[in-house]
Amino acid sequence: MATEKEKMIAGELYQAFGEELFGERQHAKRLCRRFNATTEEEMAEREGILRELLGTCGPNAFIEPPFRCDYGYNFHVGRNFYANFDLIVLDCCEVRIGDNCMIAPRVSIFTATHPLDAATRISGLEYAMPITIGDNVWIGGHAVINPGVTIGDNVVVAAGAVVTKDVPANVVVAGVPARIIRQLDAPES
Ligand SMILES: CC(=O)SCCNC(=O)CCNC(=O)[C@H](O)C(C)(C)COP(=O)(O)OP(=O)(O)OC[C@H]1O[C@@H](n2cnc3c(N)ncnc32)[C@H](O)[C@@H]1OP(=O)(O)O
Repeated sequence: MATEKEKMIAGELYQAFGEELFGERQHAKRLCRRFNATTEEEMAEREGILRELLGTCGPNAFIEPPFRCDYGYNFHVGRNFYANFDLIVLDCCEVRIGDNCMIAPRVSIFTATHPLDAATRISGLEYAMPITIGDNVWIGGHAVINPGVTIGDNVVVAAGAVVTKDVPANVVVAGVPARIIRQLDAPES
């Protein structure tokens, strides 16, 4: 029989407060707290904690504290990743971010969700859906990326957008819910 963790990662309904998942969240919180307490003089320690916490941390990845995540091991970032202050990643399912992506302050990336049916929700069952973000994506301040969304290469997500559906490559999206407001030229390879 699948464990609650296996169900969580598979996107099935699961109970989040069993011993294994609770312990893993405690571990991630400890690492986030240590990361967020580092100073500008402790860049090597900061990088070391990030490499311990994240599933994948590409070369030249930088996250400004404070940063918070649920598990860390489901969060994968490519090379030249930059995230400004107050990034929150609820990585119950995988979050995969490509190369050369930039994230502005106070962005939220949520794979976690809860059943709409109240009886199921209060039973404690929840589920998650993976998020994939391509290469060269810029996400503006206070944007929210909802569960299950895939964002294509070179996309710009405007400040304050709530991305509820997949976004094709080479567009600017804005608003709540996010809609395409501009087409961008694909960069020359
Ligand atoms: C690591 C870091 O990133 S730190 C930097 C933090 N900075 C930010 O987060 C800023 C993010 N930037 C934005 O949101 C910008 O508005 C951009 C990049 C999406 C768009 O910039 P521009 O292309 O210059 O858009 P412009 O200002 O010409 O506006 C075009 C239209 O989109 C609308 N628009 C622009 N931004 C937004 C927004 N965030 N939400 C909704 N609509 C918007 C404008 O009102 C305008 O509408 P109109 O044509 O009806 O007048």
